Amino acid sequence: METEKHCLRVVVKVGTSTLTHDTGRLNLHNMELLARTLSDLEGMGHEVILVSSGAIAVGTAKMGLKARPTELRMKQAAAAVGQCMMMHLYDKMFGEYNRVVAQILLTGEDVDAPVRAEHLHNTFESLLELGIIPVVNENDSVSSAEIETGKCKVLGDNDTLSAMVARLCRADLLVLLSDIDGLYDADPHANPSARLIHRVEAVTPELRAMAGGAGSWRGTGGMATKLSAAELAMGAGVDMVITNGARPEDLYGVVNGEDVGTRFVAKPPCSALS
Ligand SMILES: Nc1ncnc2c1ncn2[C@@H]1O[C@H](COP(=O)(O)OP(=O)(O)O)[C@@H](O)[C@H]1O
Ligand SMILES: N[C@@H](CCC(=O)OP(=O)(O)O)C(=O)O
Repeated sequence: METEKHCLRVVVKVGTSTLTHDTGRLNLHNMELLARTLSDLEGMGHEVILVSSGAIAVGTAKMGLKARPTELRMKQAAAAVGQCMMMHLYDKMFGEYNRVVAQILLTGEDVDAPVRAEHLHNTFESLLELGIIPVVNENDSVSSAEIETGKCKVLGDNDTLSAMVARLCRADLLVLLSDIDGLYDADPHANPSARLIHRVEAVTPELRAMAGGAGSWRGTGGMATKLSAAELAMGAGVDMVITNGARPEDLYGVVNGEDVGTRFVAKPPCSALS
């Protein structure tokens, strides 16, 4: 008899808008709550992988630049500075709960190249086996992935990267923590009467038309990149949930399958359809 699976392998992605204030400085409250909740989920037996943005915004502030750089090479420099600070803080905050973290920086090409993907997979497996929490970000300083969002060019987006990581690690669940409660039928910042969509079975053109760009100067990609991530995750058999990063404790409900945020339901494997 098959027993019910309670412990999940969960990839949690947190965006810059959750990790920083509008001033560009770190949101220590959100970061600490996140470290505490993820440490607790790991203590409950779940395997946790954190995909964290924030390096460029934090590096910009640390370098004393007045505004987020627009030039690619300066963004890459800011990412190099900010990533150090992010890992220093994560090491400290998770350390408070006796948890060990590990840094993994990668690009889309690393996940796509079979040999590098195998090495990455083995590294993730070894870390998780030891109860270590991998903290992933795009390797912005070497990445050539640039996407167009709105008027300006930005580096690759971590929404898609987190779905690639979830697929690579054969995760059960991907959670995107954003500055909003989930996917609405229109951008609530532009349309206050927009309604939250609780469950999505397929990413359709109609749904794509509802998804706009980033909600703040700190965000990247908005709901458009989150829907691309959802398509990738669902196709790989991974459920994806978008929920609000200001309430990391909602993750307890999310792993229990409760109705929190927007859940994108994974496609059943082909063999289950026949
Ligand atoms: N249909 C929609 N539903 C919800 N949010 C939307 C929608 N369309 C656009 N958005 C915008 O997406 C933003 C979240 O994405 P983003 O700014 O990239 O932040 P992050 O990557 O940090 O989560 C929201 O603040 C909102 O303004
Ligand atoms: N890799 C970049 C973030 C890219 C990204 O997708 O940002 P976000 O939309 O805040 O998740 C960084 O660390 O600043």
